[in-house]
Amino acid sequence: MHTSDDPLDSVLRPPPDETPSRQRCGRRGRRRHGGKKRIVRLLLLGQSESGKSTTLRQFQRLYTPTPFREERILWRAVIQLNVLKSARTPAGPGSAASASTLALAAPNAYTAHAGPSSPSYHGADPYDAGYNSAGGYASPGCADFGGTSVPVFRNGVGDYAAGPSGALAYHYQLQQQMQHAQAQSQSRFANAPPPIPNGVRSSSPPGANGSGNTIPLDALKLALLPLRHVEALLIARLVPTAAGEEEPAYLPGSTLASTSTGEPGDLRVAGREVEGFGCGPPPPHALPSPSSASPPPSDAADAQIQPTLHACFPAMHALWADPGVREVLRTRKVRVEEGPGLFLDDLERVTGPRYLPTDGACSFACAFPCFLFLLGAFSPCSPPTLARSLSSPAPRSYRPLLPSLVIALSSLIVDLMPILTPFPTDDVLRARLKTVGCPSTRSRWRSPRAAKQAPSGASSTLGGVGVGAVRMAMGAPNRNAATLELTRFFFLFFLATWVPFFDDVDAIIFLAPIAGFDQVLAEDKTVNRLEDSVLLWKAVCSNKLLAGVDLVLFLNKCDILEKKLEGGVRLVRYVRSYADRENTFEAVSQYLRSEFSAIHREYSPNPRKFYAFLTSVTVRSPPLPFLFTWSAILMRTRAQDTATTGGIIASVRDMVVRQHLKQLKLL
Ligand SMILES: Nc1nc2c(ncn2[C@@H]2O[C@H](COP(=O)(O)OP(=O)(O)OP(=O)(O)O)[C@@H](O)[C@H]2O)c(=O)[nH]1
Repeated sequence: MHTSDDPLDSVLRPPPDETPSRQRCGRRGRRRHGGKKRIVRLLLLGQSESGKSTTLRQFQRLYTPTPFREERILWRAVIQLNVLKSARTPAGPGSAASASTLALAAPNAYTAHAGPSSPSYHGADPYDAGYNSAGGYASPGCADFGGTSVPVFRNGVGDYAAGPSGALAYHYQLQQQMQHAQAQSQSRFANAPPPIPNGVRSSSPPGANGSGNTIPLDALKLALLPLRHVEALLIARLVPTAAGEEEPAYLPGSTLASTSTGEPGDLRVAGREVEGFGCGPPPPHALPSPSSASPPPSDAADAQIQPTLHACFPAMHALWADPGVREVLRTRKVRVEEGPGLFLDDLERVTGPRYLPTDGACSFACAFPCFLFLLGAFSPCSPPTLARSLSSPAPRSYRPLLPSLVIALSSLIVDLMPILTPFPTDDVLRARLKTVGCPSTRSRWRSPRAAKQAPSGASSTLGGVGVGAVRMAMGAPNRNAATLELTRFFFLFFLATWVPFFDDVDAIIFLAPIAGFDQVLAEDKTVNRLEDSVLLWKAVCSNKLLAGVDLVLFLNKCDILEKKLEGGVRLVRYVRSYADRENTFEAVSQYLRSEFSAIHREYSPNPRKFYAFLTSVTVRSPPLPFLFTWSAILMRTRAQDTATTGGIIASVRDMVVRQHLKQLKLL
């Protein structure tokens, strides 16, 4: 009998009814196929909201584009709930001061915990650090690479807890109110503000909202009421019943996303075999179930959700665009735009009646300059012709030059396009779907290039690249540790729960969201996000079971980091060892990269392959014709290698496959 209370030991212990031979067979079956290892596995690790799922979706977008595209529609509900969650972002700690953009607009009957009883939402912030929906902002001077500092974070917890519980009960009442509310809301947009019932003066500067210096908060409150009902419907469909869950974590019907797997097989979870993972709906015991309130059939729910969101768009937009609301958010240091799943800037599109999440395919705005580019490249009046014509001694006629001038002009337009037109965004990559529970995704991708490299004798699956990504919920609700020590214990415990997957893994992609240097974990407000990543990274590097696994480090969310630094947030306030270095993106990212690399060198038991990239996994690479334009090059140089997510992922994949083929002496 085992008496050790070492969490690693207890987790690694086989189930009581497993004989050694059965265990060996099971593992061999998983690892080998026809005498060869059949799949190359990557494991994605990182703290909650580090970007694991998004990286996985990038893999899916790149290597299984068809199913990825087909499943776009399933993400609509997730994005709708993301919109509502952003709209309810708490705007300040403390019950008296707490407010949110939506809670602001909800009447007191529905805001027992959420909003101020007074519609006047100006108030002095008693804290010098605000917090956001993702988990909050840390007090300065708390994250240190030395690991000796004991962070003391000011508690940024608000009492924002307005659940949807009452919303369904009010459903019919709300529907009745909606028409009236919409009428009031519309009147605001017709530049004819109704008299404000409670006489509240707007916080907006005079004339800022285009309707004088008043903002009809009560009208907005009423107009936004139906969103409560929509939220309840979405939560019933997407949010697991587990206590404390608020975020969408369930994508019904997906074969790619977090709730299903692409490969039959078995997974060992904390010493138990979870069998039957395969295509189609996942087994009930392996998935979080949506809320117990039996959800209406999706068609019926859809018929209510999108039209209601569409109807509420003017009010939501008014609130989000209101300078007064922005001012409150700014003074309370709430940076909603840095939170996960933000679609408030795309409200009009996302709440459109026929909204379908984008997958980043070329839109017309992109296709037109691409067309011009190709025309320019293949036209007989191309720049060389232009040059020849200009250098010719023959008397010049400007007529033959005209087409060349047109081409030159269009080249210029193409060149400026990366700056003028934002590349089509990928809603699915930006959506926030929380990972809940244990490993939830295994997918397989095949690389034609790697298949070509495999010698003829090798099986086709050997040549193909398989990426088995196992995402773990390192975060809530399991990390409600009261102290840092306890958090560290949980941290080790969770690392231990990963260990059973490690023996099968060829490389680990570790994601460290470096933009979180001034934030705290959502699940434990005493832990700085950057410090948590550093701790986790140290544990991964030093783990003896992982000594032979290559490590790929993604220093992620560089786009947010860059904006944050440009906005004046200073790293040195949170990482004292940064001292008096420059507070620029280049300096900060290089510093963090070198610190993480140093940890790897110091803590790795054996030398092994290690690669570090600065990434923004939600950022798409520019479409091909733009790749070599000056402005695109300029943008890429500024953002270092962050704009080339696709390229990074492709090289990680190739690197791992090559390594794998080398090990098998096939290369
Ligand atoms: N701006 C920006 N957002 C990102 C980036 N990477 C991830 N995100 C967003 O951050 C949110 C969280 O990302 P996920 O991929 O769900 O994180 P995760 O590590 O899987 O989180 P858990 O499910 O909690 O384990 C999503 O809304 C992403 O769109 C990035 O590089 N830049």
